[in-house]
Amino acid sequence: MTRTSIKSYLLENPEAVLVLDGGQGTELENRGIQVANPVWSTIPFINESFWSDPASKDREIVKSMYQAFLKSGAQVLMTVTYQASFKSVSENTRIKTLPQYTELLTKIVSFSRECIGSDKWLVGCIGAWGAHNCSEFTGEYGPEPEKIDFLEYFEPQLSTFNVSDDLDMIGFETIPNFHELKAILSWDTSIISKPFFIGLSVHENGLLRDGTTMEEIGRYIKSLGSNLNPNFFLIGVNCVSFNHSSEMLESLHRELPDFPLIAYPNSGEVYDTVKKVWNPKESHTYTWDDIVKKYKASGVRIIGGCCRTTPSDIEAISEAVHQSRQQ
Ligand SMILES: C[S+](C)CC[C@H](N)C(=O)O
Ligand SMILES: N[C@@H](CCS)C(=O)O
Ligand SMILES: [Zn+2]
Repeated sequence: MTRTSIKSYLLENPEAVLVLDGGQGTELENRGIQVANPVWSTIPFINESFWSDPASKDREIVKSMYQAFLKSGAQVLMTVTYQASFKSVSENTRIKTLPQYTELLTKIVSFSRECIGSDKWLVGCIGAWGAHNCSEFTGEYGPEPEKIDFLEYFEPQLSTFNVSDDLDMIGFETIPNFHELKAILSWDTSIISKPFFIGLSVHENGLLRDGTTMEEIGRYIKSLGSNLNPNFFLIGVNCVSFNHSSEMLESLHRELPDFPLIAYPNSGEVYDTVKKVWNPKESHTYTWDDIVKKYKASGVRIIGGCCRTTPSDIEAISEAVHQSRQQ
């Protein structure tokens, strides 16, 4: 079946809010896969047995994760490729060459499509440059972040996703650094040829992890005017504190009132990048119902969960989205 373009759907149905899936890496961990490794949640796909062994346990686990998110009401699902840049994969796994890498990503994308069926939207997920060295929650990109060749880093993953008919959209996740954001926004349709979104990594104080304000980001996007890649159609936050997320979106919405937003916060636990564990911070001040109402008031059009959110969170989001539609 042919799916409607997700961009056209959202633009033609200004009241519609879509439900995204939850924290895949941590959900795989809940289901028995050890994700604490340099390619994070992509690890199960690296073993040849995932593809060759009909009884592969990891394959059943990944499938069961997708089934659980679908059952909870997710309409938009992501590939499990957050830390699958060519750099991370080639430096840390048996996959060393570009053709092997492209083959791996292509297999992951078509496997994900098989898992979710032809009627749901699939996002090719690309983690921040900082994901490869765990700086996505600090935004500390060294003394000369403006000199980082972001295009070289992202290009192999982007060019594979650009040509995949199984993917509806590309998602840059957990972007913590303004130089990185500016680099992504400088790329035209020859570099990003599918609709895409950018999920920012924002501190609970409301600043991008590197200290940039949401106002600066909004002003920068407005200043690009017609130079913006027309495929860029959603901005928002991901893997940010559940309790503080609605204020970040309010700030973005104030600056970019006509720009559709996306939000998928984490559970509010804080990631320890050394021990690779999640530490409790504070319990939820709000329910998903409260959060969904706040998000909707700020123009959020895709809502889901990031790390440590589970299928039951997605079920709560889905109920809240559908209830508020009826009011
Ligand atoms: C918590 S997930 C988003 C991955 C975090 C970090 N890049 C790591 O590999 O541990
Ligand atoms: N989609 C990624 C986000 C990590 S912040 C994951 O679930 O692993
Ligand atoms: Zn996350």
